[in-house]
Amino acid sequence: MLTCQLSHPPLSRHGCPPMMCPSGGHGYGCRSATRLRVRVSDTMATGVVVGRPSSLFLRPTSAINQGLKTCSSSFYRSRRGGGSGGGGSRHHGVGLVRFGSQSPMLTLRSCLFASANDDAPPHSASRAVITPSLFSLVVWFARYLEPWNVMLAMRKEYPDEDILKIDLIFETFYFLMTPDAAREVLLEKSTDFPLRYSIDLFETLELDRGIVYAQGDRHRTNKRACVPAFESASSMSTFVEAIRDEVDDMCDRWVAKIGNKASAQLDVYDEVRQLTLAVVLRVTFGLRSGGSGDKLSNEISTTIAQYLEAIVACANEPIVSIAPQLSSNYRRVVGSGGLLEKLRRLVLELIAERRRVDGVVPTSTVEGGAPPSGDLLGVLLATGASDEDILLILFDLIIAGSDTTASTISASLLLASKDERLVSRVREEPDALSVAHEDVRARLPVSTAIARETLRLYPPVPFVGRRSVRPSDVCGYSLDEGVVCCWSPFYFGRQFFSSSVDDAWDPARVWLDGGAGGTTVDPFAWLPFGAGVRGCLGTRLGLTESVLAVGCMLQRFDFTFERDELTYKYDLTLNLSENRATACEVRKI
Ligand code: HEM
Repeated sequence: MLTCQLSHPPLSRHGCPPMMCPSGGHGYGCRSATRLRVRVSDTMATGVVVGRPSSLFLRPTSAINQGLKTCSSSFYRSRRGGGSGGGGSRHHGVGLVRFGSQSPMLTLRSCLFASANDDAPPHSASRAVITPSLFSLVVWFARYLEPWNVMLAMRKEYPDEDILKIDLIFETFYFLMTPDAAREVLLEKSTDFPLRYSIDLFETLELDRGIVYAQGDRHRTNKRACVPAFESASSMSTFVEAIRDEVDDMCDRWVAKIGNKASAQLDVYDEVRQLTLAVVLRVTFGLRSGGSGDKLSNEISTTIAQYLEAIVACANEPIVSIAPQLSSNYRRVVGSGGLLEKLRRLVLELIAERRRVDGVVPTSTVEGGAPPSGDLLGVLLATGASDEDILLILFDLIIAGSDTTASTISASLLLASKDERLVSRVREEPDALSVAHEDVRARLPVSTAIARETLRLYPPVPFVGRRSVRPSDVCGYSLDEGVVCCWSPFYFGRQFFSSSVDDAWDPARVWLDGGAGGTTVDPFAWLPFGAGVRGCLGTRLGLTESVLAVGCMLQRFDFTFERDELTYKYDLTLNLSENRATACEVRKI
C-alpha cells in the first residue's frame, strides 16, 4: 500500500531528509525554496519536493494557509518539452504542483511517481542524442584520462546538450551533462533507473550483497532496515556523541605526541582514517577501539582496517578483474583463511554475543518501529534479519562510510590551513564539539562551508551510474531499457557554480557572504552524496562528522603541510595516501 505523509520540516530551514534531498539532507546543501516533507512509505522515497521549475514543486505557504485542505496538480511542460510554460531553456520535464481541489495524498503520489505513471504526459518531441565521434573520444580520453575530466572537455564542445551518448566497445553510456538531466534520472524518474551500475570487480570481491552494490529486493530490504537508524533525531545524537568522543581521543593522541616539544610530525590522512573507521565501527557494531575496547573489538577493528586496505589495493590492480586468483591482494581478501573469512568469523561471534547479552526480540516490521537508539547492530537484530544479512550490511557501511569521510576531512584540513583568514573565522565559531547536532549548520557556518567546498571540488565519489529497467524519457531524449546513465559530482561541482569552469577552492566566496552556493545554484549541481532512492545513506553522518572534525581540529591545532597542492588520485574513492600528500607538522594553539 502506498501512503504519503506531509509534515513541516523538523530540523532545519529546508528539513530535507537524505533520501531525496538533492544535497543529501539535513538541510546542509538544499538551496531550494522547499518547505514540505514527503514520505512515501512503501518505496523508501522519503524526501522533499524541490522548488525548481523542472521539478516537483509545492507551494508551502498556500498549503499551510489552506491547512493542507486541498490541492490539485498541474504539470507544466517546458519550452523544450513542447508544453505551456514552466521553466527557462534549461528547465523542463515534469512540473509543478499547485494546491487546489484534490487530496494532497493523491497529488503527491501522482507527482512522485509521475514517471512511472501511465497518466503522466509524455514528451511531445524526442530529441536526438548526440554521439561524439570515436576520434574525439580517443583524443579526450587520451588527454584527460578520467571520465569526469572528459565531461568538462565535452561540455565546451557541446554547451547545450543535456545528455551525450558515449559508445564504447563493451557498453554504451549516456553522460548526464546538466543538473536537470541528473534530477530526472535520480529523482523524478528514479523508478526507471533503480539499479546501480556496477563492475565485475565488485562481484568478485563479494561487495554486491549489502546495500551499495546490491540490486532489486535485496537492496530495498537492506536499505529500508537501516534508514531509521540514519534518519531519526535520536540516532543522530548518538552519532554525534560518537564523533565527539573519537575526535576528542584523536586530539588527545596528538597532544600526547607533541608532548613538551613545539610540534609533531604526522600524516593527517592516516590519522583521520583511524578516526572515521572508529566512528563507523562504533555507530554500526557498537565497537570501541583502543584502550576502552575489548579483545574482540580490537581484533575486528584491526582486521577491518586491513580488509579496507586490501580491497583498495585490489581496485588498483587490473589483473583482479581478469584473473583474480593471480593477485595476492585478492587472495588476501577472499582466499581460504583470508581477511573476509576471518572477519566473518569475528563478526558472527560478536553477533552471537550480542544476541545472548541483549536477548533481542525481533520486531515484525522495521519501518513502523520506534526510532532506534544505540548502534545499528542493535537495530538490525531487532528486525529479525539473519546473521549473514546483518554482517553484509555492516561490512558495506564500513566500506562506504570510512574512507569517503576521511578524505573529505583531510582534504579540507590541508586546503583550509593555507588560508589564515578562513582559519581565524573557524576559531571565532563556537567550540565545534559542544554544538548540538541540530545546530551544526547554523552555529558552524564556516566549518560547514569548508566541508561543502571540498565536497564540491574533490568529491570522494567522482562518478556514478544508474541502469534503467524500462524505456524512459529524459529531458526529451528517448532512452532504451537497460541503458546506463552516468553523472559526476566532480564535473557538476566545477561546471555549474559560475559562468566558467571553476576549480578555485574558496568556501567563503562560494558558500558564505552571499556566495552562489548558498542561494542561486541548482541544488543538483552539488551532488557529492547523490540523490534519490539510491542516494547516500550516510549523508548526515558523513557531513556532520566532516564539519565537526574539521572545525575542532582547526580550533585546536595549527597545521603546516609539506605540500602546497592537494595531490590525489581516485581509486575506489578519493585517495590522498600517495607521496605523503598529507604529511604535516602539527602544533597546539
Ligand atoms: C563524506 C562522506 C560521504 C560521501 C561523499 C558519500 C558519497 C556517496 C555517494 C556519491 C553515493 C552514491 C549515491 C547515489 O548513487 O546517488 C553513496 C552511497 C552510499 N553511501 Fe555514502 N558517502 C559518504 C559517507 C557515507 C557514510 C558515513 C555511510 C554510512 C556509514 C555511507 C553509506 C552509503 C551507502 C549505504 C550508500 C549506498 C546507497 C544505495 O545504494 O542505496 N556513506 N555515498
